[in-house]
Amino acid sequence: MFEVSVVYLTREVATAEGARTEVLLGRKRTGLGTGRFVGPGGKLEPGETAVDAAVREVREETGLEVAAGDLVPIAEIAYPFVDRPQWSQVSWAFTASRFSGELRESDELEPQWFALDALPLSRMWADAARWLPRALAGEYVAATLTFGAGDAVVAEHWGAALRS
Ligand SMILES: COc1nc(N)nc2c1ncn2[C@H]1C[C@H](O)[C@@H](COP(=O)(O)OP(=O)(O)OP(=O)(O)O)O1
Repeated sequence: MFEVSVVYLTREVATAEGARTEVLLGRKRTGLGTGRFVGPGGKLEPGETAVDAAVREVREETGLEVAAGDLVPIAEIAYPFVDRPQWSQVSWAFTASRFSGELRESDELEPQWFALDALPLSRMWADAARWLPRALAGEYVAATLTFGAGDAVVAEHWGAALRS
């Protein structure tokens, strides 16, 4: 299994109805999951920690800078793909509300802010609906979510992420 880090940046926005929290996602332009909305992220490079990769991927994919110390772990999830083992991965998810820089598009991602209570879950990976809202609400999530032949999650195990 390869390892990935994925980051869900948040911001507070004033609206006529009051303050609301928004989450930065982006439509993926290349690679695994093209066309889906994902948090900025990607594979750990040799020698990198999950935090190192999170900082680097946010910079590369969005132009934003997040400090390692501002990243808050929110989930560790193993994704075995039963029919496509080369896609199997362990994902380290983080959130951060402090970051700097100018948001920009990249070759990999078209970034877009979404209200926390209106995440585009049907246009994300199928696992997102099972854990992301809870994790962004403050619950640390550890799980193994197994993908079957299609895009569906066919088994779930809650607890420490199981690696194969
Ligand atoms: C709910 O969100 C996600 N669920 C699942 N199952 N997988 C996700 C989610 N968000 C991101 N991912 C996966 C999809 C990919 O396997 C990685 C990101 O990989 P990417 O190909 O972008 O990796 P990079 O290192 O940036 O790219 P290259 O090495 O191909 O240049 O995360």
